[in-house]
Amino acid sequence: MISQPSKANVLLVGSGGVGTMGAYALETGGKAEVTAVLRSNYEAVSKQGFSIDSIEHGDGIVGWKPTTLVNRVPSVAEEGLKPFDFIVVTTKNVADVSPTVDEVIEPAVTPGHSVIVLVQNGLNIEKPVIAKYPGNTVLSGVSLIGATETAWGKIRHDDKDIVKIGPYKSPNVTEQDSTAAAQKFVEIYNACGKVEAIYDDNVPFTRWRKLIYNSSFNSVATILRMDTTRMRISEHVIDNLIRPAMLEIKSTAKAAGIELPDDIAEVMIRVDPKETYFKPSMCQDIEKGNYIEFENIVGEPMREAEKLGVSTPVLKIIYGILKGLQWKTMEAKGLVVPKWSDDSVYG
Ligand SMILES: NC(=O)C1=CN([C@@H]2O[C@H](COP(=O)(O)OP(=O)(O)OC[C@H]3O[C@@H](n4cnc5c(N)ncnc54)[C@H](OP(=O)(O)O)[C@@H]3O)[C@@H](O)[C@H]2O)C=CC1
Ligand SMILES: CC(C)(CO)C(=O)C(=O)O
Repeated sequence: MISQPSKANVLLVGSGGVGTMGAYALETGGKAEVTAVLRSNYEAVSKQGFSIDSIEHGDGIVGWKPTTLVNRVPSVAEEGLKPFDFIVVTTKNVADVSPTVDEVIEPAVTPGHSVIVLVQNGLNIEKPVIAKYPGNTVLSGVSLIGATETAWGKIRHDDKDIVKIGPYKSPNVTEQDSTAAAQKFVEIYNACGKVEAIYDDNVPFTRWRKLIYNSSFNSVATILRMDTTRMRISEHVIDNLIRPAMLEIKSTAKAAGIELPDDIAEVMIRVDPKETYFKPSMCQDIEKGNYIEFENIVGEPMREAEKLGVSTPVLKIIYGILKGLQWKTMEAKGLVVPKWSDDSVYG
């Protein structure tokens, strides 16, 4: 008998739009076995599995489950589990609210073994993970998918699953090892033959390019509760907010050594199909009462700009408003209390 090569042991943390479609691609490709960590959708999915309508895998998939479903991040040491080869993080990355990504995954990380794959929006999301797990390979993933969980366990996947995966420099991991890990992950993700995982040898370029869209459209949509079609029809939202924010990101990227194409802002302004009336993910989050990923999407590029001496007046105002909105969500969730303290500056 010919022995089958063993499947990669994958832990996926956060099974919403991006995560569920990632788990589906990995499992159906047959080169990975996925343990998915679910939270609010755990009960619904345990009972009925996921229902998926997908432009790539087909409509009407019902009752689908990955190999293992759990409702909290497992502790490899305490539960005597086989180490996870890959820990794929597809939660929203909310850097200003604990537990943060590096804290969430802690029980599952086997030092020096588990490759941590962050498939999330934003800049510098890799840094706190590398600081906490300096001996583990960290891969940076930028997803271009359109995938939404419309009700617990129901996924609408309506834009192609294209994900760029590349190594992120880490002091105690050789370039050779992190390149090999990224190539391996791309291989197991592509094995289903329906999606496009791309090995990314220029992660900073990919992240800054994506920020052109996310820092501007996601943020302004969140503040105005407005889709990108309406912004374009209004014209003034593009002229006064979106384009200036995009150009500030472009200048900051340039100062950081990343040359984006001259027409990048004009291309990104028009990138959504005209009739989609699309609300980017951060806007969807605030409308659901969820925390927003503004620190990595606006805060980090703004801080990079400050370090590099680039002026970003529009991003600063956007950041201030988003931080105020996050404070209101924190209050609604009981994380901050509107009470004076002895050291309040403005009392
Ligand atoms: N959706 C898209 O089309 C795109 C998304 N992205 C990016 O991809 C990332 C994932 O986005 P998306 O899939 O839309 O997000 P979703 O909000 O759809 O899913 C995130 C999932 O993570 C879960 N989660 C959060 N924290 C934990 C935790 N501590 N333990 C277990 N589960 C947890 C959430 O559970 P709960 O419901 O309980 O909060 C939710 O199920 C984000 O960074 C986003 O910006 C990038 C491109 C496109
Ligand atoms: C625009 C999109 C869907 C790009 O994939 C995105 O990144 C978001 O909504 O946050």
